[in-house]
Amino acid sequence: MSTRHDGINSRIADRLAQKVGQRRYELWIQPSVQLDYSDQDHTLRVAVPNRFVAEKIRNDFSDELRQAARAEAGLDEQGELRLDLCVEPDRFARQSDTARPNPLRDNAAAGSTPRPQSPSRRRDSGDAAPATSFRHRFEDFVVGPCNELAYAAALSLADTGPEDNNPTSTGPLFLHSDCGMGKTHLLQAACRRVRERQPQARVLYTTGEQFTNEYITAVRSNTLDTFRKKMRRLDLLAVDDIGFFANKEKTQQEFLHSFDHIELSGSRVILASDSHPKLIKKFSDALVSRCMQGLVVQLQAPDQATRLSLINRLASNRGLVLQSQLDELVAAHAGRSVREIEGTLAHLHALATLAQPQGPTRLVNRALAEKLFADQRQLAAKRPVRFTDIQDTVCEHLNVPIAQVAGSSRHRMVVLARAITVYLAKQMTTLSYPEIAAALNKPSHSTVVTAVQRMTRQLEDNQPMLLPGQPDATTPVQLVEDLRRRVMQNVAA
Ligand SMILES: Nc1ncnc2c1ncn2[C@@H]1O[C@H](COP(=O)(O)OP(=O)(O)OP(=O)(O)O)[C@@H](O)[C@H]1O
Repeated sequence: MSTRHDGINSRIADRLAQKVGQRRYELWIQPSVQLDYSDQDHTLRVAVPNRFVAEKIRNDFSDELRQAARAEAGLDEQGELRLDLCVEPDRFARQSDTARPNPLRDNAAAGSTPRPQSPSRRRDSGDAAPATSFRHRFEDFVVGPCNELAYAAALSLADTGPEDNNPTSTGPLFLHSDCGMGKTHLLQAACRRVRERQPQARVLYTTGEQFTNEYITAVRSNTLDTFRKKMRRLDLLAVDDIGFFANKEKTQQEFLHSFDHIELSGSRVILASDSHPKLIKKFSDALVSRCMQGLVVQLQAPDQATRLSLINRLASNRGLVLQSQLDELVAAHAGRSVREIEGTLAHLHALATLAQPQGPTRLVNRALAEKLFADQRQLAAKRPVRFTDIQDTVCEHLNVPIAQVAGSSRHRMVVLARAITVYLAKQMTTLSYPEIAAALNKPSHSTVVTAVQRMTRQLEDNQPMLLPGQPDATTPVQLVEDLRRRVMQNVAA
């Protein structure tokens, strides 16, 4: 660039800052746009680091850029002026780390001025928890035609930075499916993988509900700055159950800003919901369009071959040995989603533990499985079990007031009663997680999923426990099976 051009370029930039306002200028233009005006052919070349910024500049700033360039070049309204937007990541990558302040990063980490870096390059200290704090791993994910695209996209997002030129390296990854098909698993596996590759990477897994609650708390307690710093200085943001934002205009706006900051700084966003972004009720057009700028992938219910692989893998993870060809019987009876398959195996595990309390592995023979499925059929033939049948039985037996189970008490016995109620509701009724959540007055089903997971782990550990007012210790498996029997007796009565 000649000196004369540097002069006109910075004058165009100054004029643009006046037109769009200093804040927007510092957010969108100063860190990510380089201008180069040529008076030979009256072209303003606008270099940007990625497609996302290009889109943003084209949609929101092209008129202002034209007006500013016209004014500085002395062209009148009719004078032809071409705007040439070019994506030139190298030009931005080549700048030295300290050469140019980046207002996004300055905001996030007061006092330091690092340029955007991919997780693999970032070395600054963060509040990194160990990779193992994310429960799920790619290695445990059973891949079949129903989920292979989602798996490949999440893995690719976790394994490559934005500088790599592949379709998942720009824009967010949006996974959607019915409940229990593996979205959370893939989100957490991506977080874990990024953290394994780069232990200091700033990775956040959250849910739509948690984001909303934290945002509301931040507004009320006047700590919005801290909340924004936390959300915006991430290398990877994973938000599960983003449909929770439906109808929440302010939260959507706040999220959109975080989203823009994160992506503009070259970091990644992965989202999950039970619906396609266009079908989430009352999602703002801006949010839908941002979701659609990346890759939107649906996970389907597993086909028969994948179901069999899942059953064998999940059984072996639990130390269950299935008698020959029992996987097919389980596949025929377990529900449609992977979570329901897990639920059936958890039930078989509990029954096998009762039958053979000792040893690291447990044999599940055909008789045991047939007994379980026959009981389920018998139960279905009677009047269907209602949520209240379970809730009443559990509360009465554990001596917990019913109103507290639907409340937010963290008392040990209430938490136990709530966990057993939702666990049995999932096994003994046809209610979905969202329906169980509604029965408990919960706004989102993620708390119900967590309660079931907690109960499942407790059943697997099966540590003896002492209940108030009872002289002898019992085990979670004995307690749950006893309650299951009581519910069945009450329904039959
Ligand atoms: N392909 C898979 N291989 C192994 N385990 C799986 C697979 N898909 C799902 N699971 C397991 O099934 C359970 C439910 O999956 P997950 O919670 O990821 O579903 P989800 O789609 O997020 O459901 P929701 O919409 O209710 O949040 C988890 O324990 C998960 O590890």
